[in-house]
Amino acid sequence: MDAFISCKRQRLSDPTMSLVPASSNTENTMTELAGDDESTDFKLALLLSLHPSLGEEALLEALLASDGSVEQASEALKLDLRLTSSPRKKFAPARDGTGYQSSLFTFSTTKERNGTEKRTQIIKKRLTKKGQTLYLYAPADVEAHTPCSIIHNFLPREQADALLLELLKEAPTFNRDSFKLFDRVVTSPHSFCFYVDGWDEVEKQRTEYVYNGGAVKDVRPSLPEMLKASTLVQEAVNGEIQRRLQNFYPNGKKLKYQSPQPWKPNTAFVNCYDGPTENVGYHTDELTYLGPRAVIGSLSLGVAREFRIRKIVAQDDNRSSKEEVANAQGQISIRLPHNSLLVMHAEMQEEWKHSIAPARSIEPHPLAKNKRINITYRCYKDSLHPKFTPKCMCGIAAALRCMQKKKESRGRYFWMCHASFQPDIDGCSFFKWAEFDEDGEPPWASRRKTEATYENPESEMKKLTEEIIEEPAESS
Ligand SMILES: O=C(O)CCC(=O)C(=O)O
Ligand SMILES: [Fe+2]
Repeated sequence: MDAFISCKRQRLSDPTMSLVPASSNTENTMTELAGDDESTDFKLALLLSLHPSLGEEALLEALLASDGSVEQASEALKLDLRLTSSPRKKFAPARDGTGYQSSLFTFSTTKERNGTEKRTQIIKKRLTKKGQTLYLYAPADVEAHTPCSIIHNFLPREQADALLLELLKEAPTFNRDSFKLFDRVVTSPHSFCFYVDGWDEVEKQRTEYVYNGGAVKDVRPSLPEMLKASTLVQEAVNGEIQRRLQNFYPNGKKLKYQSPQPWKPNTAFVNCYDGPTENVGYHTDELTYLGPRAVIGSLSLGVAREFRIRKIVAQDDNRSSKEEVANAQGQISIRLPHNSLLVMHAEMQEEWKHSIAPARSIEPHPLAKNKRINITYRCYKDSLHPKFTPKCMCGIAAALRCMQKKKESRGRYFWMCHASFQPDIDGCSFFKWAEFDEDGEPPWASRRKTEATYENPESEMKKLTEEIIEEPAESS
């Protein structure tokens, strides 16, 4: 056990790590060491060393019921031992009615040559199953099993509270979306508002952009705390993209169509879920202005809720059995506590659907009461401005979609009319395959670059030379 704790972990460079003192302080030292972003197995190992008489299952359940806090889990276990003679008593699910993470791994204890014991994570025990939800909390598990990564306690506490208060003030003026679904006009079961960075952009959004075949009436300039947070979100998301590239993508290479440019948010959808029943159903996010393989940074504030995701499996997927296909579509739930940043990576929108599930009950937040506020920071591409994209027969800039279900066309992008989503318009049958280069740019983006160079090659050359000269020399 000690061998496991003292094994080298990069972030735990504190010298106390290799010599966990056997004093009355041991527990505090150890629970402090278990930061929120430590993996479940590491936290489990700490708990096991604090409660050696308890079984792994009981420890894991306590940890998950305590939202990943080793300290709380340890307290709960002590209390539980006092109350019951059975140390394996099951912990109840979280009080707010959301589930908690089930065991993903089993462990083996092997002896090293020098006689010390080494605890290794060996088997990935549970994958998704039809009709069952796999609950995840620990960041290490989220990134290993989903196309997302999560950072808990993302903003400094005061900054998170200030941002929450800023948006709680605005939330009563948010709107509900109305759209047509199978000839019925439906209203979204939560409210939201769209923010862009600056008044110029507000004006452009109101007059030039098209959503579901119409204009968005309520567009607002991003608020001061939103902009402040946006800088931190940008930095963190770029860091997460790089980590994902290195740790999860084959040969550390970006996906086809994924942008190689740094991610820079310039718009934000802010959602408000007032009470446990408000939700958003399974969907993929609109790619029209984000382009293929979009990355989204999603900041959660206030009441903790469940973010559910489900893989989209091709209709004619040739897995060996129907059951296997159904299992692959099984749902995963990621708990989103106050002040957590979820990054939806480049594989998310094309291959997975996501939702915020209605909750059976919620734990009120001291500032937000029953509300959850969510900000999804997004990066709109200049090259996908509606003045460049194809227009449908109704004369409206078309929407970009990705084929998801049919195996032969899966992953191909196309432009289509989206006017029919408007309550009073029927729309047309416009359809056109969309083309993008390796970096997700449409053909007109490179044409525009060459034309500009061609129009005034000398001035373009001059600009380029100036840029190169202005680059500071690398210090050695
Ligand atoms: O509230 C959330 O976490 C998700 C919101 C969402 O999916 C969206 O704005 O598209
Ligand atoms: Fe979404």
